[in-house]
Amino acid sequence: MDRFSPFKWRFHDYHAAFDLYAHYGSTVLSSFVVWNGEQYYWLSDADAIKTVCNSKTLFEKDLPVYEHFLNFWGSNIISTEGNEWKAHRSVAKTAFNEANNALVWSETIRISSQWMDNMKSSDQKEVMVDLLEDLRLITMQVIQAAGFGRRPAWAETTKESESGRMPFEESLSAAASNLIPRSITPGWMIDIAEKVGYKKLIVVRKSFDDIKFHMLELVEFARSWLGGDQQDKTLDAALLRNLVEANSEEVGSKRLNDGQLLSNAFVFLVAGHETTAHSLSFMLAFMAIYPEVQRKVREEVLSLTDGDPLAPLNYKEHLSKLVYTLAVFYETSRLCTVAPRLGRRVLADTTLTGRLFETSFDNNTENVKEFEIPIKRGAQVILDMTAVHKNPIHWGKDANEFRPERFIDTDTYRWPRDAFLAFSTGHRSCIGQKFSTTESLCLVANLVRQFDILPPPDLRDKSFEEQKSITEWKTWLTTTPSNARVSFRRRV
Ligand code: HEM
Repeated sequence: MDRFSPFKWRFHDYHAAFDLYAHYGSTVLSSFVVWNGEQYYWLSDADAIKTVCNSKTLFEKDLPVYEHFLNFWGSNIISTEGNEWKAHRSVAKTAFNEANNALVWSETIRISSQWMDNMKSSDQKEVMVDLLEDLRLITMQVIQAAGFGRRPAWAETTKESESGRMPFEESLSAAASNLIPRSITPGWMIDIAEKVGYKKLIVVRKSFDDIKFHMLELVEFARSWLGGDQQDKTLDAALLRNLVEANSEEVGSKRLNDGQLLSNAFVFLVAGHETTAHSLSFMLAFMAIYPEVQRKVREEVLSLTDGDPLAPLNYKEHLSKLVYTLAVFYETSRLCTVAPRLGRRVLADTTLTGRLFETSFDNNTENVKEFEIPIKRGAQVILDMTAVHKNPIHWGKDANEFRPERFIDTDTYRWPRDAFLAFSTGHRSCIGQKFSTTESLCLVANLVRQFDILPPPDLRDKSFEEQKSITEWKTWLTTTPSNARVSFRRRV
């Protein structure tokens, strides 16, 4: 068995990253499940992953898994394939345009400024922050505002709802973290939980009921806007407009039924905030423990406004100039890959090209040779993004190090685009990549010019290895920071 399972006793150990591929000297490994003979191919090779992601006829998503976890109200862009997926994607696609990116930018400035004003109102010069908690709230507000036209002020988010419903953010957050319990718990069990007052299960149903209620309110607002004269107010959040239009017989010839409309709204709300919150938490944690990197980001940002930390930052003029900041975002996403592995089912017998190699004592790869591996219909292919991001054939012998400069081209070096797979690649790649990149760079730029980011006080005099604990993660549906704590110290 040892020879067949790339993960041996560490099956599902995401932290193993590239280690097991290095151990067996191959970028493609295979394993099988003893009790049903199901065959798995594990890919840490950028070219093999590209082949899989660019083929619509040979590989597809393992749909039953997605349907099980995501189709509470109907099918959606994430849980479908083929023509049905195309229909969902074509509804959403035009919403992700330049005008929307500009809106993401302005909303991120608005929300992050409120967040910082709140921190500045404290008597303390330094504030301890649980990054994951705060960034979840911020990114949730940005997707609500730029995707769905809902713009509460920062202070309003924590208000108790008078109707007994959880507030929007709380119900969304609870529903997102209860996706697995919701899909594996039968309704009758929750009925019993309600009778005996077992809160943990009650909240599972309540969070989904309440987020549905809030989404229906948004949909009603968009419907009345579409049905009105639309003269005096603009529904500039194009995603909600597109979804509602596609659900309307007059405007969209009913391309989405009511369940599909809700289901898409839900997956966009979830996919549109969690992933970005995690990436940003990692990025700020890395900047806290690499002060030199933080200094360079701050210099880049301040150079945009002649050193004025409070001058307006704007999308058109400034985003493309944040070259080093973008490199830090990419380097963070490479080392802490939020979508760590993706699965694909093989639809017909085919072959993939992998590489055999040897690893020298200083992590150099030598004697690299391509080889063809036959892949059987019905097998599963695992796109191991965490491993490809640490593959020294693509990233060099310092692949495990945090070095943002690797994402900056020079006269003699072009960074390996195909091996950066944080947002996947091909037709199923992330529709929100630009949304999330704009949001992340904007937030970091606005923050770093007004605050220093430091390790929390209890770690400040500790070794670098101990400080690094703030970048640790665990894997749930996505790679989730488990200890992202920093301090912010006011600069202005
Ligand atoms: C750092 C932030 C993000 C990361 C790392 C990320 C990563 C990914 C990845 C790897 C996929 C491919 C999933 C698969 O093939 O199963 C994906 C798909 C998707 N992402 Fe993102 N994402 C991010 C932000 C966003 C945002 C902000 C939105 C929406 C506003 C979004 C919406 C989606 C949707 C709808 C899909 C499915 C696309 C399709 O299948 O056609 N993502 N994302």
